[in-house]
Amino acid sequence: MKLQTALDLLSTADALKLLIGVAPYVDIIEIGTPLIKIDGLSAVRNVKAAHPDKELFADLKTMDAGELEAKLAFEAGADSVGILGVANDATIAGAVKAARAFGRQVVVDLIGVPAPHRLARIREMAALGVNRVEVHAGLDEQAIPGYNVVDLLKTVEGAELPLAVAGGVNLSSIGNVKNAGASVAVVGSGIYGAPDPAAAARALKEAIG
Ligand SMILES: O=C([C@H](O)CO)[C@H](O)[C@H](O)COP(=O)(O)O
Repeated sequence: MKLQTALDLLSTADALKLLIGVAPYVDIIEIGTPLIKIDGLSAVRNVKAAHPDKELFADLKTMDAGELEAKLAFEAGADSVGILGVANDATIAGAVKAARAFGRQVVVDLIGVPAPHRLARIREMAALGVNRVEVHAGLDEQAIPGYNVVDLLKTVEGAELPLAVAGGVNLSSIGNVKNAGASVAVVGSGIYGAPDPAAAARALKEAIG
């Protein structure tokens, strides 16, 4: 299982600073949606230039214009882009078309897809040529009392595509994510919000072996 650090930070400078200690322990660097909204695709360009050996995921959360948005991110250096699973199939197909043209990947984020519909939506994503799906409880959903990663994982048991898991994953829940057979554990606040982000990343990497 790969470890992905989600950089939901407010400047590229902060992201580059954090990565000095964190990058050695992670497989995938995610440029978070807030950072893309603040700094645009220059965040993708600058982080890729500093870490060319790492897979770079641009969390675009694209809802429309899939081919165009994916193409722009690939031109900036992204290896994979995040497209919303609630978008129209045509948007997802457009992103897949761009990914094939560049030899890159599309990750479909299932945020907002109701739990009972997730497995069927994953099957549709497989048919459209998507590379990976991400089951995702966003920051607002995580704040609802009673939320936990184990319940989130149950909603995608038997998924037919490689799975990324995001939603407050931390040292106490990353074992559940691995045992569920996930391909990627996405960790945002569990790394950037830790008192020592590099130590947190190292502990997470050691926990998954
Ligand atoms: O995608 C994310 C969220 O929607 C804000 O952009 C986060 O990167 C993702 O949830 C991972 O962060 P944590 O939940 O804090 O681990």
